[in-house]
Amino acid sequence: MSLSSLRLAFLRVTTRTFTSTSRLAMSRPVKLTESERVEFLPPLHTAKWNMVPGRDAIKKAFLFNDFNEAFGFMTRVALKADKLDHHPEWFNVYNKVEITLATHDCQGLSVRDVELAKFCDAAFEPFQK
Ligand SMILES: C[C@H](O)[C@H](O)[C@H]1CNC2=NC(N)=NC(=O)C2=N1
Repeated sequence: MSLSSLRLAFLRVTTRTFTSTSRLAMSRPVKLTESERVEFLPPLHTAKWNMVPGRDAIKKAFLFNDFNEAFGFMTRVALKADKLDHHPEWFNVYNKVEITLATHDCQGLSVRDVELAKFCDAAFEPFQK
């Protein structure tokens, strides 16, 4: 298991264990290392998460049948974001949701963005025909 996968696994355990009890237990996020970028970003790019020009951030557009579906998806992502204490920048018009992910605490991409991006894709799965 690589160091970066370990960090991602550690993040999962710490968020699950401590989110509801103590924010102090959450380590301060750091920017992805070069090797983590090589490991984590290509699969996200394949899944249509693109780099935001001029920013260390990723962005993806999600399209739904109607507002009800879009808001259902947003609700799931919002609850996850609250648990992770990691929040998306997003924009919704009717059936379209645009999500930008970056970590403000380190002004760039961290493992939390990778985690939330994967969650968004999993939450979107049931809406895909
Ligand atoms: C105080 C609070 O834990 C921080 O401000 C959290 C909240 N949500 C966040 N969300 C994102 N996207 N980046 C952060 O750095 C961040 N920090």
